Amino acid sequence: MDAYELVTRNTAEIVTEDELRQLLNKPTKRVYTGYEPSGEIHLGHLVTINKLMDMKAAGFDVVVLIANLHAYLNRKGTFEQIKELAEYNKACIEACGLKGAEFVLGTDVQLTPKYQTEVLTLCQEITLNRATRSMDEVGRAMDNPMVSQMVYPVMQVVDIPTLNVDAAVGGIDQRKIHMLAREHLPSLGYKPPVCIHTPIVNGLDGQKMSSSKGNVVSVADSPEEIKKKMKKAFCPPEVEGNPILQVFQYNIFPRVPEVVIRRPEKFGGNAEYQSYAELEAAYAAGKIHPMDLKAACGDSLTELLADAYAYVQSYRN
Ligand SMILES: Nc1ncnc2c1ncn2[C@@H]1O[C@H](COP(=O)(O)OP(=O)(O)OP(=O)(O)O)[C@@H](O)[C@H]1O
Ligand SMILES: N[C@@H](Cc1ccc(O)cc1)C(=O)O
Repeated sequence: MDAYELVTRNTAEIVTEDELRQLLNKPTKRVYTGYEPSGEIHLGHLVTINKLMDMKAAGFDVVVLIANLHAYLNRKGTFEQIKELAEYNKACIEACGLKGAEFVLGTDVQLTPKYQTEVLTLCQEITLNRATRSMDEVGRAMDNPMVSQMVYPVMQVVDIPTLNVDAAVGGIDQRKIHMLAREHLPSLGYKPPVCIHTPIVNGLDGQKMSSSKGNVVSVADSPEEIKKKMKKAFCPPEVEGNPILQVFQYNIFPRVPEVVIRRPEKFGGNAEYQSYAELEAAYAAGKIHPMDLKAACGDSLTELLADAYAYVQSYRN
């Protein structure tokens, strides 16, 4: 697979494809994703982590921002609670397989006079209306937003030149903040970033996977818990809106060369699939039973998350 294919596979949107092609021709290039320190790293986050791994393989230097100040501004906890989670999440992200990335803690770079002056300059350019709308899918309790949640997207914009990155990866829920960045960074004398947006995946109940909804598979789940969750998971006979197939597409296949569906001989014996497209076609044609698909999904996830799970266990003991 060439670099362009690696970067663009399994994405929802690239802004813009031309700019990405130009960037790929540069000898050095940097990309980042920011994560608010939160309870557990889950399969939703893993979609973006997988994309960062793709980008590393495509020749990018990868930066991960542990956005502790953003989590605070977004009312996710006290400074103390967030501080503890920041270290833990960093180690979990690394243990998910993202090796050789540079990790930056938000407060280490966001409290300088230069950064703060740039934030204030943009505050004077961006309307409250735009700032609020950019937080639609990112902000917590946005029915009654705080001023801190208006500063949040402006800071996310200034993070881009501060980290000196050429590209930003995020779920498609980050789109409106990224569009603000593209529009306003030139007025501070910076180039707009190339934005790579990944799809939002559903939890095992078919709704957006989110810690707050309790519908996640996370790095803290034991193999037994994963098995249990798989048994209960929503897995309709069709492809559309099927969370198990999404896990295969965005979490498993980007990382493994083959998936085996294990079945006794009387139910057709084992079947091997080398690509998501083949697996999806077989499932759509009724050649794989939902129970067998779910069991294979659980086995693959257990293997994929083994290192991260081991880290979580060592952290807790
Ligand atoms: N369900 C999901 N599917 C795909 N990407 C996701 C999902 N949830 C979060 N992400 C992505 O992970 C990155 C970090 O997001 P963030 O730290 O805000 O997670 P979150 O939405 O707070 O998750 P949670 O509330 O479950 O902890 C963002 O780029 C976001 O788009
Ligand atoms: N907005 C991201 C977190 C983030 C914060 C700062 C950034 O520069 C980038 C990303 C989220 O929803 O979690």
